[in-house]
Amino acid sequence: MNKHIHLVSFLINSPVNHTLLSWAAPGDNRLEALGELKLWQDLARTLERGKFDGVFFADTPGVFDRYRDSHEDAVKYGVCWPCFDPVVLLSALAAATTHLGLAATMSTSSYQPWTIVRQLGTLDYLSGGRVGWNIVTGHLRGEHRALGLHQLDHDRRYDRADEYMEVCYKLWNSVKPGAVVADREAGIYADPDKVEFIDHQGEFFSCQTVSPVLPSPQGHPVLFQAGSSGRGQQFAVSHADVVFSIQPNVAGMKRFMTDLAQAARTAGKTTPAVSFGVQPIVGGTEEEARRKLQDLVERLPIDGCLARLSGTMGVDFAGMDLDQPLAEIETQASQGLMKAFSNIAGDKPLTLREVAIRWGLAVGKPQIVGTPEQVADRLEQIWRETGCYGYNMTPTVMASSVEDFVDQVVPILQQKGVYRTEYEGTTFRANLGLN
Ligand SMILES: Cc1cc2nc3c(=O)[nH]c(=O)nc-3n(C[C@H](O)[C@H](O)[C@H](O)COP(=O)(O)O)c2cc1C
Repeated sequence: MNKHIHLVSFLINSPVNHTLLSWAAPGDNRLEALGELKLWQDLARTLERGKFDGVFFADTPGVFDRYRDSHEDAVKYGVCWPCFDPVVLLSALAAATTHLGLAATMSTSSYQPWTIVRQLGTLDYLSGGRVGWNIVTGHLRGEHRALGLHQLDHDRRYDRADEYMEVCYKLWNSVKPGAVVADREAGIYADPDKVEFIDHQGEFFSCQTVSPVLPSPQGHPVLFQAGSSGRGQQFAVSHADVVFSIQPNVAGMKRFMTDLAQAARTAGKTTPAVSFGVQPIVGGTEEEARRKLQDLVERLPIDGCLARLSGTMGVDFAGMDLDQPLAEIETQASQGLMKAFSNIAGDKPLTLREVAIRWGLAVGKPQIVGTPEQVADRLEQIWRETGCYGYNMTPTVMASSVEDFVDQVVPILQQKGVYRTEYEGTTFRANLGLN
C-alpha cells in the first residue's frame, strides 16, 4: 500500500465539471469562471493549499450527439458544451501555482504524436516538470465528426494508440543528456550528435524528425490512462503510470484491482497505480450533506443525463424503458464503463434511469456523503480495503465544494496520518511518488 492517499481534482473546461446544472446552484461561480482566469487560478491555489497532487482536465472534443441522434440536449443543458481547451487553461494555472500537477486529456484520434509531445512538452518544461497526459483513444463519435475523421473500432483504436506511444517514446528519448551546450562564446546551442533523428515508419504513423522540445525535470509528462475494458487494461499496463477508473461501488473497485493486476501479470509488467473516481459531498451534519445531494439530483435534466450517457456508451438510449435494468449492449465506445454499470459487482442491477442519474451527477462516480469526519473515514476505508492509490475527485458546486473539502476534510486526513502535510518534491512525478 502506498504511503498516503493521493488526490487529484477532476475538472472539465466547460459549464460543468460533471454535475449537470451545478452552474444553476445558488453561489456557484462556474459560468463566470469560464471567462475569468482569476477564478480558475484561485481554484488551483485552493487545491495546492489542500496539497492535491494535481488537477486533471477531462476533454470531450466535439459535442455529445448520440442521444436522439442530435446535439440539441447537450447544447441546451450545457452538457460539456462549450468544450473549451484544457491545455490552454493549464498554462494559466501553471503560472498561479508552484507544486500542483497539471494534467490534460488529449485524444490520440485528434492530435498527431508530434503535436502532443510538443504541446504538453512545452508546458512540462515551462512548469518545471508538472505536467500529466491522460491518454484517450477517442471513444466519442462527436470528436470524429467534428474533425472529419473516420472512427476506428474499439480495439483498433488501441492498436493504433500502441504505435502512437512508440512514436512518443522515440521523440521523448531523442534528446540525450548533455545535448544542450549553450556555449555563448562558441555560438553553439546544442550538440547534433546528442539529438537523435527519429525515423518512424509504421502501420499508422510516419514521423521523421527530432524532438520539438527539451526534456523537463521529470523527463516527459506523467502518463494517465482511463480505459477499463480488457483491451484498455492491456494498454494501461504497457503505458500508464496511473490508471483512472470509475466503478459504481467498492465491489467494482476490488474487481477492477484484481483484473488489472492479472492483466499486468499476463503482460509481465508491474501494475500501475489506480486512482478511483469519487464525488465528495460535505455538510455540517449528515442530514445537511444528504440535502445537498438531493438538491443536485432534483436539478438534473433527465434528457441531459441521457445525452451524456448515450455519448459515453455510444448507444442512443432515446425511447428505451428507463425503469428496466441497463443491459450490456455491444458498443465501440466505452466498453469498460458499459460493463461496469450493466454488470454491477456485488449489487442489484441498476435501471437505465438510475445509471442516467449517476451519469448526470458524476459520470457514474460514487458519492461520498456526510460530515467531514464521515467523508474522511470513508476515504480512508476504501483506500485500505481496495489498495488503490487514491482518488480522482470531482467537485459539485464551484468553488465552495472544493473549499469545503480542503478546509474541512483535508485536515482530518492529515491528522489521521493518511495524507501529506507537505509536498515531497517539485515535479508531478515526484509528488505522485513515481520513479
Ligand atoms: C476517469 C475517466 C476519465 C475519462 N476521461 C476521458 C476524457 O476526458 N475524454 C475521453 O474522450 N474519454 C475519457 N474517458 C474514456 C476512456 O479514456 C476510454 O476511452 C473509454 O472508457 C473507452 O475505453 P474502454 O472501453 O477500454 O473502457 C475517461 C474514462 C474514465 C474512467
